[in-house]
Amino acid sequence: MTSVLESILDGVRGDVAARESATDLATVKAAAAAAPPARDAVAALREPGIAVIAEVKRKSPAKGALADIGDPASLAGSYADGGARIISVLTEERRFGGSLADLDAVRAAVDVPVLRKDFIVGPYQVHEARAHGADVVLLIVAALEQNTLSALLDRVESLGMTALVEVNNEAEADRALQAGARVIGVNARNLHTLEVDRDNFARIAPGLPSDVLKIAASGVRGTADLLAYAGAGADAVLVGEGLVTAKNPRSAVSDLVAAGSHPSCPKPAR
Ligand SMILES: O=P(O)(O)OC[C@@H](O)[C@@H](O)c1c[nH]c2ccccc12
Repeated sequence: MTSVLESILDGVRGDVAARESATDLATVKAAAAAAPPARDAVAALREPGIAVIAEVKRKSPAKGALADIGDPASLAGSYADGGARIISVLTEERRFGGSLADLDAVRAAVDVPVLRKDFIVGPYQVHEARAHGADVVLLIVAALEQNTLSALLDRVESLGMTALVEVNNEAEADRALQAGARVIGVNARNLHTLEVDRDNFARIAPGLPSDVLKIAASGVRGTADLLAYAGAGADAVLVGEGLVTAKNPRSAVSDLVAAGSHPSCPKPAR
């Protein structure tokens, strides 16, 4: 049976091919080279307290429609006002309802680093991310052969951006480290089955070197989950659904930020 991830990747490959036939790689490379320099997301993640990465997410294969986000720029502005250290923007269209237009709108609205959250399959999307102002690019280990993962990570860094390398188990974490990842996200959600296991982070994080920044992604419902992840060694949490469905996204972010910088919050182990 085709896994959810494989069917998403099939669609993404088709969409990338269509964009590339409209705008060739050389043109996108030139636009990326002309963009203002990328912001330093690693420095942002190293500031004191647990960092909150707040996501602009309309829908997902796991949950269907989450939020009717009419104005992604204003949502991102609320996140930044609430103290989000990085804004994540889903740009995958078919399954997540995102777009590069969302990335443009968010980039124009905030000063903090912006993450392009998509299913990156080749260099075209990396240059595209930079051309649209992204500072961080997600690379999903489960979606990439090892050589491609290494090459894309080098490509992201050569454009001055940060790669957030996502893993779901120990074997993938080893592959991320082998490729040279310095920022690793542990996704509680398995992208083949969509099952969420919040204990995944605590299983994997202790095996990662202390100088690697560790992000716990998915399934954060509130401050209790943030504190549990902090206790297991997280430098940051990445939150989508919990924020897009909040009545007041700004205060939802600031509650998380406050919990993550309170003296009683476990400190990141670095
Ligand atoms: O909405 P949640 O459960 O807070 O999850 C956010 C984020 O972790 C999730 O959107 C995500 C994690 N890894 C991904 C890879 C692709 C698309 C989406 C994701």
